This record gives sequence, structure tokens and C-alpha cells, in this order.
Amino acid sequence: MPAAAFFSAALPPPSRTLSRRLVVSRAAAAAASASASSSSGWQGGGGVEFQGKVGFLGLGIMGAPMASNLIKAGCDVTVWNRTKSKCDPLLSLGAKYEPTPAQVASSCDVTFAMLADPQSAAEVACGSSGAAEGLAPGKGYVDVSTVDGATSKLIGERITSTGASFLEAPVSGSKKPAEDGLLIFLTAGDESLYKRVAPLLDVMGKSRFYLGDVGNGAAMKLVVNMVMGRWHKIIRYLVHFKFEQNLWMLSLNVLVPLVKYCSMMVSFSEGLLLSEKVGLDPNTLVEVISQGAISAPMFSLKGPSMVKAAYPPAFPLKHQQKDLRLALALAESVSQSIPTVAAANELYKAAKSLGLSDHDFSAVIEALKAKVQSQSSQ
Ligand SMILES: NC(=O)C1=CN([C@@H]2O[C@H](COP(=O)(O)OP(=O)(O)OC[C@H]3O[C@@H](n4cnc5c(N)ncnc54)[C@H](OP(=O)(O)O)[C@@H]3O)[C@@H](O)[C@H]2O)C=CC1
Ligand SMILES: O=CCCC(=O)O
Repeated sequence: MPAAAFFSAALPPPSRTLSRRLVVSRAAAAAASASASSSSGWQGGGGVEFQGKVGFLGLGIMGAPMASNLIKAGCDVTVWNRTKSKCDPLLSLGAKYEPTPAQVASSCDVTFAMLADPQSAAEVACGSSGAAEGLAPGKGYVDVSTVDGATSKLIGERITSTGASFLEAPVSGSKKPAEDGLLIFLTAGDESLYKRVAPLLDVMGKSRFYLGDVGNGAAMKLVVNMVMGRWHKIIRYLVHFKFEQNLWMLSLNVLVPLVKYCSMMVSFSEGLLLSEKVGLDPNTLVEVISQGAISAPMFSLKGPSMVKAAYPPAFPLKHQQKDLRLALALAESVSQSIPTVAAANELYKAAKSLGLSDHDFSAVIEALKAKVQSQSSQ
């Protein structure tokens, strides 16, 4: 398989639901709304253009600051949380309270949910006294929790069975971006609801992506977190390594950048391939990652050409693999196990055996593609 054809041909035809993706940054949204007539809707005290009352279910680490930002922007917010005491700080900011998700949904025009996991998201949306019981045509439900696509579709089906609209909108960004209103929304589902709640998303976040059918937002979030999860693991390992071996200078100057870049590239490659395989646009993944906590110049620099399977040499793959080999020997000399690096090294070796030694080290993605192909032909 010629490398250049892989992203478009080697994998099974993905569902191309993302061709209508829409990306909006808060700066762009602000510019658009400044130039547009401001007569089209109610403006909250902070200038938020949204017609209606907003519900918020789930006031944990993420939900509380998100709801708080909506209140501070002047929105009329009603909250609910399983542990009621977590509502108190929001009530003192001016929020109203309802005792069940159903009552919140019934008293509000649009309800957001930020729950822990698939089980709690489904329970709060679809369970007894859940939001669905209070929904009706004209209302909207926006689930910003991180769940799998199947759960999101189940929730969406239950919500839309009431005549209400559904949007999944998991977020990239953690506690601080939530507090600062700098989250990244990965939305999918009802596009008119997306447009309706856009002013609210712009209060809570710095950018929003509309990715098509329900399931695509969940998938994008999981791929981003998969790349991030590996990256965090590598950082944890490096910190441990430096302390354990007292190799501060050596590891700081040589090993850390080396291991960092080779391992980043491998987890990034895995993310690009997985995104394509589940029907997402890998270019969107590059864009989302470049805005989030693991943003790094390398991803935005190499990502677009990797998607095109082009690897003009900047740092030749053979040198990267040689350095990994030397780093493994260094670790061995102090009896230190470096399993993530050993695994990455195997991939770079496989890429060399594919004749990619003189290509850029980002060509390591070709070794992953070869693995995917050999697995799918078994
Ligand atoms: N923290 C982070 O950095 C990020 C988290 N996320 C995602 O956001 C979501 C929320 O995360 P976060 O705020 O950190 O988590 P928290 O654990 O702080 O909050 C979880 C929320 O879910 C509620 N909850 C849990 N189980 C149930 C249940 N069975 N019924 C009703 N409510 C329930 C909790 O209620 P109670 O207070 O009663 O326990 C709480 O409101 C998760 O899906 C997470 O993956 C996304 C991006 C970043
Ligand atoms: O889901 C958690 C993601 C954390 C982040 O995006 O920084």
C-alpha cells in the first residue's frame, strides 16, 4: 500500500459525518456577534445572548465552575446535584434550585449535565425523576459529561423521544480552564440546538467544534484523552526516573527531550490512526490537541503532513531509533526499566525495516499502519 493513500484508502470507509464540521473560537464568535445586530435575543447581565432559562445538573469539579460562569455572565440558572450541599455556593451566586433533574428540565429551556461517567449520565437523563421526564418539544438537553458513543446515543434517543433536542458536548480542558471559561467543546447532535446554545458555550469555553452525528463528539473526546493519557504516563515516568536515579543533569538535557519526543510521536500516531478508523477527521484531532493541555509545537508542525503521509526529513527516523537504543542502554546500565520507551523503540525498528530510515521520524506512523493492516487481514 503506497503510504500516501493510507488515510483515504487503506482503512474501511469511515462514516463521513464530519464533513460538515464547524469550528468556532470565542474570538471569532465575539467578532461575529459584534458585527451582527444585537436585537435577536435576550441579553443576560454579562451580555450573553440567549433566550430562556438554563438548567445545570452535576456540580462537581467541572460542573460547579461551568455553572458559576453562566451565573456570573447574567444567565438565569437552576441547579441540581445529587449531594445537595454542593449547590450552596451556586445558590449564593444567585442560582435557583430544583430537587430533581426532571424538575430542573421542566422549569428550564435548556439543561446541561456534567456527570461522572456513563452510568450516572444515563441515570440522571433517563432514570426515575431523570431529566427526560421533564423535557418536552422546544426544550434542549446538552450532555457535557465524558461518556462512550453508545451511551450518548442511548441518552439522545430517550431525550428526543420526548420531542426535545439533544446535543452531546464533552469538553477538553480541566478545572482551571473550566474556572477561566476556556474549555473546548466537542459537540455533535442537533445542529439547531448547537446554534441556540452557542452563546452559552462561549461563556464556558474558548472554542467549539460541531462534529456531526451523536457519537462523534464522544469519540473525539476519547481519542484526545487517549493521547493525553499516554503522555501523562510518560511524564510521570520521567519524573520518577530523574528522582530515582539521581540523573538530573543527564535526564534533563538528554533523556527527557529524547524520550518525550519519541513517545509523544507514537501516542500521537496512535491517536491519528484511531480517529480516522472511527470516522473522525484526523485534521480535526490535530486542531483540538493543538488547543488543549497537551498542545505542543510538534503536533501542529508534523500533524498535517502526517495526515497526508508525507515525511520530509527534519529529524531522520534512523537517528531517533539510534538515540532510543542508546537511551535504553543507558537505562540498562543503572538497572532501570523504561517500558514505554522500549515499546516505542520496537515501532521505530519496525519503521526502519519498512525502509523509512531516511524519512522524518514522524514516519513511525507507517509502522502502526502496517500493524493495523496485518491485524485486519488476520
Ligand atoms: N476533572 C477534569 O479535569 C475533567 C473531567 N471531565 C469529565 O467531566 C465529568 C465530570 O468530571 P468532574 O467534575 O471532574 O467529576 P466529579 O467527580 O467532581 O463530579 C461528578 C459529578 O457527577 C455526580 N454523580 C456521580 N454519580 C452520580 C449518580 N449516580 N447520580 C447522580 N449524580 C452523580 C456527582 O455528584 P455528587 O456531588 O453527589 O458526587 C458530581 O456532581 C466526567 O465525565 C469527567 O470525565 C472532562 C474534562 C476534564
Ligand atoms: O478529561 C479530562 C481532560 C483534561 C484536559 O483536557 O486537560
